[in-house]
Amino acid sequence: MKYQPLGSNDCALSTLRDFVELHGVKLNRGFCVGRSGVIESVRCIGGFVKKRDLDISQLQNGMVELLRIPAKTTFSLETILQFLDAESFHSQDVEKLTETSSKVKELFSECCRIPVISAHASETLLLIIYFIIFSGLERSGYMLPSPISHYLNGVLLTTEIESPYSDVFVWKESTDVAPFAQYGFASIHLIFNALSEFSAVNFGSKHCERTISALMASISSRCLEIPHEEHKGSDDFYVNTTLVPVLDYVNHDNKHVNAHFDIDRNTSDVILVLDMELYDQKEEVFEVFISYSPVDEIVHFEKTYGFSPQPEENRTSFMNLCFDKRFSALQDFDIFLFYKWFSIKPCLQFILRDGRVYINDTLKQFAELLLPYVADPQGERQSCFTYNPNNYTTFSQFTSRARGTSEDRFLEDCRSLARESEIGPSEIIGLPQLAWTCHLDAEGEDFARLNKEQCLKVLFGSDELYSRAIDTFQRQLRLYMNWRLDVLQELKRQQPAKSSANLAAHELYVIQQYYQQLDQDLPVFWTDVENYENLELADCPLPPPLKYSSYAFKPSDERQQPPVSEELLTKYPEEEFLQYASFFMENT
Ligand SMILES: C[S@@+](CC[C@H](N)C(=O)[O-])C[C@H]1O[C@@H](n2cnc3c(N)ncnc32)[C@H](O)[C@@H]1O
Repeated sequence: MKYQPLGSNDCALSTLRDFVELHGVKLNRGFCVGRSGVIESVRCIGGFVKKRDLDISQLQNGMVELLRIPAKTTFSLETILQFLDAESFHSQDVEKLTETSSKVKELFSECCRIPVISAHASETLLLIIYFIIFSGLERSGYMLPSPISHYLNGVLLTTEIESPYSDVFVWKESTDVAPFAQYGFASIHLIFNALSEFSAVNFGSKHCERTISALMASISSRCLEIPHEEHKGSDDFYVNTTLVPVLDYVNHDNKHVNAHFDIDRNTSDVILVLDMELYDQKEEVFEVFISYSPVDEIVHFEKTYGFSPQPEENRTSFMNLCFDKRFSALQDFDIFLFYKWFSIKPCLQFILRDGRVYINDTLKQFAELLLPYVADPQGERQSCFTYNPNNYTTFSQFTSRARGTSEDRFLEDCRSLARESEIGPSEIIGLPQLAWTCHLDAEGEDFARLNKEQCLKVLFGSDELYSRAIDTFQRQLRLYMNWRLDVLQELKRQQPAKSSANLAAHELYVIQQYYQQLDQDLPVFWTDVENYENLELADCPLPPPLKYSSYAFKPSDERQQPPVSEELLTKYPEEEFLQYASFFMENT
């Protein structure tokens, strides 16, 4: 990538100087920062190497050290606590910093008690909260430890990226939140609103929403997982989510990776090393690239970093296409309620390769997605599963059996537990699967409330049910995709925020390409690609279940649904009770 020097008054240069001169960061004399050409639409800084200046005197195993950042100059939950410890204030006004420190601690615990925040707590979110508090307090006249102030003002508040976090403050419910809730946008919006309200109360309206959004965006995009030894000399490592000044100017490119970061086990410094075998030998000045993630999954990249790697020939990328739960015409029951009870992520993984898209049918989660499409062996309904809206009665019966007391005692508690779990915002229910009966034979004599693993084993033990379920699934998928195409086309006209438009464009591409392949009779499943076993396919995980999916299951009126006796729900009450007995002893 072409190197362009930064303007002499660019704050990145003075910030870099501060970190070298004041905070112990060491640079190889061949390393510099400049404007990167990886993206044109925003000011994008990158790390570069000038070959003629590179100091290779310490070359080790083909690696040259480019950067060394002392652990005390990085920002993780661990080091921030050290910054807040009065004994670490050597060169600054101890009294003022002690005052800051106690205010930070007070506000931090107050913010963590906000229910939306505690429900979504992660290391990254906690770092965001710290820096929002630092920024609010500095504006209100408090003094900050100088590395924190330099990093906040010189890096975090000047970063330009185009992720959902950077435009959350202009989001509209109908164009940005609802159409992308399944990708976690509803959670981002809730968190943003909670943090904005917290800031307004504590720092006044001047601490505006743009600052909250900017800090959410830059911190989410700059966090690295830094390894640490479990104990001195150990081969076991744990990782801390950490902001590492200067190293975080380095951009991502899996194809042109020429460097990686690590920890110096003797000093705990974070180091960036250049692999001398991997850099472009011809260029006098070249960009340093690391890998933010070994697999290029579009939604993860767009959400976290505001870009996604360009597809290239012979390179595979992925798109985890999550289903919009506003689509309800899938089956003769609520399919998302089914997935919720069975802890199945409503997400279809596409593989993108050489201009084509394929459903990744090698994943176990793909088979899980097919379960509700297994046909009823009696041929009476579409699915072999039936739902019991009064499932709480089973919960109270099992509880009373487990605890040896009367069933009535638990009926109300079990009713609200089951009901709240069903209508709650989380994408999984987390209770024993006792709401759905799986019908197993054509005579109607074998039926049971199996969990996900049992269903996979029993239903997909032979290929027949599996391939029939795929056919039904594909038909329903077409309905979904037609509906979603309309949503996405309509969205274009309504001008959503930039990051929403970007994600919509990716999804449109995948759906349209899928249709084109169907029309041209080309394979749409990965296992139908010729020679697919010999093509390398990285493991790309599906996203975790959402804590807030904004999906609203509407329970039917109970009075119209008289409780069904247990004999009609399962042939195996004893086995099912024993399977979950310990749960009912402790949880209901
Ligand atoms: C850790 S920062 C890297 C430094 C950043 N470019 C800056 O200006 O400070 C990560 C951000 O850099 C940008 N970036 C990194 N690699 C990129 C790439 N290959 N293409 C486009 N943007 C990239 C994205 O905005 C991303 O969120």
